[in-house]
Amino acid sequence: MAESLISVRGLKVALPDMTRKPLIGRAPLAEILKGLDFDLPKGSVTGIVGESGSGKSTLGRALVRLIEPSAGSIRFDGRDISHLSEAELRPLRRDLQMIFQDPMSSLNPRRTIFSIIAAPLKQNGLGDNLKTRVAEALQRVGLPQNFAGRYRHQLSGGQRQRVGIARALALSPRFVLADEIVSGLDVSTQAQILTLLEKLAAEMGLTVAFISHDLSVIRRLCQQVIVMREGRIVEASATDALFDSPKDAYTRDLISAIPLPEIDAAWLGTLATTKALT
Ligand SMILES: Nc1ncnc2c1ncn2[C@@H]1O[C@H](COP(=O)(O)OP(=O)(O)OP(=O)(O)O)[C@@H](O)[C@H]1O
Repeated sequence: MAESLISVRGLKVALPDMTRKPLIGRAPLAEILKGLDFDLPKGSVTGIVGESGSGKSTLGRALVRLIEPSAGSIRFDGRDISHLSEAELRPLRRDLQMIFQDPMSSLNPRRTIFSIIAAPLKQNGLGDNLKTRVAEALQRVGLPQNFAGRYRHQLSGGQRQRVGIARALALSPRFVLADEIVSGLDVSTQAQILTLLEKLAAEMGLTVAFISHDLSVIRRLCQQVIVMREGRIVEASATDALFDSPKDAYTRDLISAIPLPEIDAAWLGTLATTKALT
């Protein structure tokens, strides 16, 4: 087993429960994550799956330290990052990147693609040779160089998600959180984006946490899977083992709900024409 890049022990997250906020004073805390233990091996892609509201996004946000755990620890390459301040986190931000669900809302409509990809480079002290760096980032995700001058609305959904990936990977991070990154796309575009992510993860040695409610996607992309329900892990194992012999009844239900033929066909089609633009 490879060494862990991220090690999570007893992780709990409690957030203010806005549904129970009194007229005066603070909302009581709601415990969203209820004590999680797992490891993300270096260079692995781990799927995080579970029904809506099971805590997947909250877990993802804790992993990239957008929220602070209320208990337990998150170690990144051996260092406990659970309670680092914003200033202490700043040098680590480059290594902890996110690809968002909806590039339509995460890409600024008034900025060119060049400026969108260049922004995190500048913020992280990589402002020299910007033209070359942005050109490399576009090439990495299979977008033509003249896309640098375009705006969000001039791109298709798949192209926008390629920009989201280019922006996250421009910093050569060590960890990437991908939260439902293909859920708004048609099935063949999904397959193209996932094939691209799989290729880049392997080439760049990325450690990826891939959140999805769709087990068919997870099966193709991930080496291990974490199944969540109501803020807890119900099952975590290697992908093949999970699909061949799921231990938990909840996992069996998720697996039996997979619409396999459609995505299989799209996936095979993509493997034959990997370079096609979306
Ligand atoms: N700030 C908050 N205050 C109170 N409850 C919250 C807060 N944020 C999330 N929750 C609740 O925590 C639970 C987990 O939410 P989360 O978004 O992590 O789940 P998810 O598995 O990612 O769901 P989905 O698949 O729908 O995105 C949900 O019941 C949600 O309503």
